[in-house]
This record gives sequence, structure tokens and C-alpha cells, in this order.
Amino acid sequence: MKQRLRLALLQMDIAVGEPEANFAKLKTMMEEAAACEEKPDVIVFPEMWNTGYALTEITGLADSYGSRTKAFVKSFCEQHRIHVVAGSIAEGREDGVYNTIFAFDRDGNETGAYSKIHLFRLMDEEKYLKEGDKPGTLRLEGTDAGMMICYDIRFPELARKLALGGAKLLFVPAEWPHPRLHHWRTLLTARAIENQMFVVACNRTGRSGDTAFFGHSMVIDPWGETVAEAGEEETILYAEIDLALVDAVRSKIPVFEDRRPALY
Ligand SMILES: NC(=O)CCC(=O)C(=O)O
Repeated sequence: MKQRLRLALLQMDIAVGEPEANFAKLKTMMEEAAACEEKPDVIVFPEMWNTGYALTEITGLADSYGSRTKAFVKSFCEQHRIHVVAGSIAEGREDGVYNTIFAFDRDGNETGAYSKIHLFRLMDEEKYLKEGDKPGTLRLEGTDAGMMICYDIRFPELARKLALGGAKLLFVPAEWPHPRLHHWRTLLTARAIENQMFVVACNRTGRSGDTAFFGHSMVIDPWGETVAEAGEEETILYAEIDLALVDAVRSKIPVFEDRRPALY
């Protein structure tokens, strides 16, 4: 089991309704991360990076069953031997469009998929997208990890379920805008502290109409300390984590042993 992991979070600006431009931008950023002297073990993308919130045209723009994304990421993983938590994308299926993360290992094998369970009404998601119906997990270098998407972090029960299932880190692709930076930082930190897990959150940056996305992608450790945090600009946020810290924090304050679920 590999305990130390180097992470690269691709905090990109997304061209709304322009998958070609987004695939090209992302490829450039992936190549840059892969060429980094401290080569990352895992690369993480933001939410809905292929289309942005082009919801009124989403049916035509969505990637059918993620086939383009899967082929694109698989060949990158095979070439560079890096794990990829591929954002989320607008994924087209027969019954509608889902907001879905696909995860891949160093060989390009798909290791997990998760479709957003909680659709965000403030951005009209529920009008255009279908909701997922199960939590998302993946195995990464012998460790269990969980996946949640953006608004999902307002639902502590989901993170707790993933932690109880064994997750030691949680990936959170997002498109989280101003003016809720305080909510973003506080909720991510709370999920890390209460579940004594790493939280790896990759947000987009840039504007979409009147909405300004603030970036501030974050990596938070199981003690609630911020390991790395980006600013507002388009960037790659690098961080290194040591998964041994999860067990150390869980044995120092044994929250999971002290739970009284029969009472609440
Ligand atoms: N894309 C999203 O789910 C946005 C969630 C958000 O902004 C929030 O405040 O919650």
C-alpha cells in the first residue's frame, strides 16, 4: 500500500458549451502536471469540465456514456502511469444527462464512477440533470476513497457513510461560486475533521455569465489543517499527503469507536 501520494488539482477555467476547447485546455494542463519534476500520483479535475453549466443545450453536448472522456483519460493514464479522478462530466445516457465522475488507475482501468446525488436547485440542475442513486467509491493504491460532487458536501451523512465504509480520502470536484467562499472552506474542513479523512477538492475558476467561480481548490488533512489552497487564478495546485495521518488522528481521538448511533 502506498501511503504518500502526490496530488495535482487542475483548477481550470471552463468554456461553457464548448467541449472541444475544454478537452484541449485540460490536455495541456494534464501534460504540464505529468511533466512536473515531482510527478503526481493522482490528477483531479473540476466538476462538469467538459461543458460547464450549459444546461439548456446539455442533451446535445453531453458525452455519451462518458465514452470520449474514458478514451481520452485512459490513453493519458497508460502513457504517464498516473491515476486520474476525471472531474465530473455531463454524461449522456438513454434516460437523460448525469453529472458523473469517472476514476481511473495508472493502467487506465476504470476504478469507480459516481453520479451526483444532490442536484443544486440554485443553478437549475434539477431541471436538466438526472440524479445519481448510489454513493461513489474507488480503490487507490490499496486505499479506499470516496467521491462527492460540489453541493454534496452540504450533506454530512454522505461523507460519514463513505468514511464508515473505509474511505480515508474524499475527492470533491466542484463548480462553487462567489459569494460562498466561507461555506466552501468551512464545509470542506468540517467534513475532514468530523470524518478524520483527507479532503481533496478541485474547484473551477473563471466567469460564466453573472456567476464568478473562485477557485480556491483545497487539500485538507484529517486534523482539519489546510495542506494546500489555490487562489482565484487558473492554476495547478500540487500537494503531497501521507495517508498514515488518518490512522494517527483516528487513534488519538477515536470518534468512530465513540459513536452512539442507536441514540441518533
Ligand atoms: N455546482 C454546485 O453544486 C454548486 C454548489 C454551491 O455553490 C453551494 O453553495 O452549495
